[in-house]
Amino acid sequence: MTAPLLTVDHLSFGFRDRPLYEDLSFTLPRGSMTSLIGANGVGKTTLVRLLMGELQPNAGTITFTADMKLGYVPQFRNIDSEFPLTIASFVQLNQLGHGFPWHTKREKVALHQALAQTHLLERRNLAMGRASGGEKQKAYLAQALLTQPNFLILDEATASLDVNTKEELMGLVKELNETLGLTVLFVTHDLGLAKAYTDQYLLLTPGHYEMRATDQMDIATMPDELKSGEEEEAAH
Ligand SMILES: Nc1ncnc2c1ncn2[C@@H]1O[C@H](COP(=O)(O)OP(=O)(O)OP(=O)(O)O)[C@@H](O)[C@H]1O
Repeated sequence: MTAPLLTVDHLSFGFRDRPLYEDLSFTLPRGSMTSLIGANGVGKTTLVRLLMGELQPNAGTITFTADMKLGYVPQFRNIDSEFPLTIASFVQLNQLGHGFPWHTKREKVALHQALAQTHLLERRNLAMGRASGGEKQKAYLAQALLTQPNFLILDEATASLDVNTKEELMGLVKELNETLGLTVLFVTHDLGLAKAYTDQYLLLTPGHYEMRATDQMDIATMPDELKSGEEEEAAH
């Protein structure tokens, strides 16, 4: 058994008038891909916020290995078609050293690597506003990869994409998982993607949770609101 990158032990959390989890325990083995699934409002985003240290548990612990380095990939939102920055500039937007646009050699190498890893090198000079939904989402992924994380949280990152583009993005994430050994937590409503691309799933339902290998996932017995496989915020 691979040593866990993350251990959540007897976690309880709730907002003042709304308990969300009671005694939640699970691990993310190093190099594993895990789906976090559950209906709207069950507490997926809140769990991510707890993992990121934005919220503190009411009880229990969240422990990462000392070398954990997190990259966070949000769902891309509307980007105006006139948005002028190129994909390359967008990718390095948050991690610029001083003196933009005169990057250090190290920053240039890191950018090249992140663009190559997301298959965006040939598209790097395209304006973000003109990029496809898949390219925009890959640019967000490249932004997260720029700091060379070993743990990636994909927060509904496939939700704005059409079916083929979802598959393409998940194929790419799987490739990064296999080649770089990245540990991945994939927040989604899409059971099909969870089953096809991740090793284990954490299903949150009100007052309960289930952590299993995805080859044991029986979509027919999953909560009805998840079965449609539809995600919020359809294609832009
Ligand atoms: N800061 C807050 N204060 C009080 N209640 C909150 C706060 N943030 C979220 N909640 C409530 O906690 C519950 C869980 O919210 P959360 O956003 O974690 O759900 P979710 O599973 O991510 O939903 P979705 O799939 O719609 O994104 C919801 O009822 C939400 O209204």
